[in-house]
Amino acid sequence: MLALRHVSKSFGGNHVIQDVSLEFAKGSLSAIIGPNGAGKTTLFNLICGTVRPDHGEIVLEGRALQGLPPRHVAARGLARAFQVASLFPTFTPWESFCAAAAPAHLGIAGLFSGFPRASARHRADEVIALLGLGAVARTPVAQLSHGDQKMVDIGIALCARPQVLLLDEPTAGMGPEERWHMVDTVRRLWQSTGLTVLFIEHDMDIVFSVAQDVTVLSYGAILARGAPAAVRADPGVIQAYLGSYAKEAA
Ligand SMILES: Nc1ncnc2c1ncn2[C@@H]1O[C@H](COP(=O)(O)OP(=O)(O)OP(=O)(O)O)[C@@H](O)[C@H]1O
Repeated sequence: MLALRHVSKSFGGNHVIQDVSLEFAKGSLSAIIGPNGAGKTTLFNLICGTVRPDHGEIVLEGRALQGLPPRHVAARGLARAFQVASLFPTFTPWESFCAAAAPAHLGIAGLFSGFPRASARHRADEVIALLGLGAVARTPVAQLSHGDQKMVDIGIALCARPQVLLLDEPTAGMGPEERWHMVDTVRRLWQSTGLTVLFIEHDMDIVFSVAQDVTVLSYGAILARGAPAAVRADPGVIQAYLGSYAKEAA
């Protein structure tokens, strides 16, 4: 289980996360939603260790994460894909995954000595299969579609065999077809691996058709948390965020 307990973070006088407590069961698929600036990405930054909380605890499987540098948080089993993928454009997906799966303890020297190692090649093949990237596995990343590039970013996150995967707007900037392909891939990945998946998403059709539970952040605090149907019917959520979406869906 991943738990946040009374976590707060301010940037100057901007109280971006305010006394947030949340639990995500092992193997769950959860959406984080809320208006722009609500603190969703900051919440991910806090979990991953790129931002340190001012107060509170972040615990994965009983062990505290807060205060650890990001690479130690990653070593505990947390991985993240970004809103904007940052990839090596000349690497193919397979080469990207081989680099990401190279044994971390060998450092940069390990990356270049006998690269890629058999274990990294094996993991790269597994990740290609998990994400259905076989057809583009040997194509340089720069030549891939936006959707496939986002998929490669997720693949890089998967290479370390995480327990928890954080996806920051996995469908951002995609057309409808790419969007639902991404959703189906994430759902299949979740079902086949037992990963705990948290995703930030602005497309409410996706949120309410995929997530097992939904957390609504507003001004850095939890406005609602629960099953999709209950959250969608919550008057406070409708007023603060869903607005016309809830009326259209009713
Ligand atoms: N490193 C930082 N320094 C100062 N302010 C920051 C920093 N990171 C985030 N903020 C501020 O925190 C607030 C929340 O930002 P955050 O990116 O977490 O929101 P969000 O809910 O992810 O928004 P969006 O949906 O637009 O991506 C914003 O007011 C933002 O300007």
